[in-house]
Amino acid sequence: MALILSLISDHILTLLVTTVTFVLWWVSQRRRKQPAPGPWAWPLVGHLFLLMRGDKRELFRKLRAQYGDLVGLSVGRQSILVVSGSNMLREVFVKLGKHFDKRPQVFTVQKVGQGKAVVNSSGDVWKEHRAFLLRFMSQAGIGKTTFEANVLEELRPLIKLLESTRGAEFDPRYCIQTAVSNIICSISFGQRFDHEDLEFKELLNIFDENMKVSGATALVNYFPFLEYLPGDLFKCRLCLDNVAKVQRILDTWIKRHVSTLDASEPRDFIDHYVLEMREKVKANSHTTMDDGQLLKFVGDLLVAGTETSATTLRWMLIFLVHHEDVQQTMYREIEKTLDGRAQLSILDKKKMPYTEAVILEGQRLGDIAPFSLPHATTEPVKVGDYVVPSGTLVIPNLNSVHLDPELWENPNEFKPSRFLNGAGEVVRDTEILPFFQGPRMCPGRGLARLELFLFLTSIVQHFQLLPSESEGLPRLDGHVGITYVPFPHRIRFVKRTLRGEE
Ligand code: HEM
Repeated sequence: MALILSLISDHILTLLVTTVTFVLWWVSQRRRKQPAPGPWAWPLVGHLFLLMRGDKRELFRKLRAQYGDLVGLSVGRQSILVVSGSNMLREVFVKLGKHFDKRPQVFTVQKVGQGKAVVNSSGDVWKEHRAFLLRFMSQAGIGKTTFEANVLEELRPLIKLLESTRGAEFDPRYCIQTAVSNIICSISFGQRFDHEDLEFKELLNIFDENMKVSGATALVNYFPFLEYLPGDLFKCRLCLDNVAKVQRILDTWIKRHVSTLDASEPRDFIDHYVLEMREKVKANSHTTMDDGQLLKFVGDLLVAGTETSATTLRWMLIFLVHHEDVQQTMYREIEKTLDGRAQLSILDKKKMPYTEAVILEGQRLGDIAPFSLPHATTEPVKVGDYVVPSGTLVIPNLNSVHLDPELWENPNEFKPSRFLNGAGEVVRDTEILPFFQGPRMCPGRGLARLELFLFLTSIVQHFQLLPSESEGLPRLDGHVGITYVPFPHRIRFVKRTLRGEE
């Protein structure tokens, strides 16, 4: 007996550590509900180290090759499902779409996005706000020919500004962002801002900063306690302070705008929202619309409608700088279609298959939302042989479609001709998913297509895009956050001699 007691006391520490580790491991295994096959997970932290390592596009590519189109992961108590490949993405987000149309209850959605309006909401709030947005956009003709004049109004100052660079190397990031966000501002509250407006510049810088720190704050989605650690290591305070700053600016603008509202003549998005909300409240009908939702809604439109279109355009310009031959072919098609006119219209697009192929290829290779936005389940859902548990965070791996070597020969090459058949007609345009698909498909895609066509064709019509003399060709890789963004770069916009000026 004495011998046994002495043995136990000698190894008490080892025993204690082993027992605690085992209990923690067992508890974490019990809590972790892995929704599909995946790699081995560490106790407690699960696949945290795997997800923190390097480029997730590469990681998901490897995991797909090993485990298939559904890969199950976990971090802490959060189960994660990565969905890859065209067929599986369609199965999950279109056929089973209504089971996968929620947003997860995590820091970036609930605290940064406040779970409000349309981008970060779920259930009744999302349904009512998404329906309102679609109705408003359709009634206002946004994305259609009638809206073209609003886009052209932003194009003119942009072209002027590019002309003023006189072919010197120039980073077009800020002026493109200003032009596309001005379109959203005119939709939201009928106002546009000068490219030098300081308050507007501040707003765009804040959006940029929050996009940049999104990688760090994403960890808090899995370990909520990290938000409360001292030192703001995970940039949660910075992110939330930025949201508060944006809301203070927008709140002033919205209040000023509503004070001039004339119910008989609604001017824009805000006016329509306020009138519908007042009507519903007056009629005592159930509604989730209120001032707080409106504030977030306007912010949602600004972020969702600026960063995406601007980043896509920036990638397209980079690809064109790398491919002088593509620029030339596109320019010839533009000149032929213009046939002496000064400005193209969206109606010309169907006569311009090469330009359309350039845009499609730019969207495919630019792949600006490689993982779309996170989705979630709120009940167990059967997908093929697996049951995806309730509360799973679901990642649509759009990169698996856009850069799939099985679908696209040499997928990393910029080759617009892959979207054209032997007769020069556009093909395979439905095989890319830049705007996602299913119930959460981007509601701004009509506007985005209008912007991409008019901005890109106007820039190529007026300028030859050349690399910077000091830095050479812009880099073809970028930074992966919520969106995939080019590294800072400079381009020379050398004015073409237009007909009549020769
Ligand atoms: C090239 C430009 C654009 C691209 C590539 C793009 C792409 C996307 C993607 C991938 C989603 C996420 C779908 C999901 O998984 O939930 C999305 C959502 C959204 N987009 Fe766009 N978008 C673009 C332009 C715009 C514009 C101009 C607007 C402005 C009206 C807009 C408004 C929205 C909104 C409000 C959502 C949230 C929809 C919801 O949650 O129901 N987008 N977009």
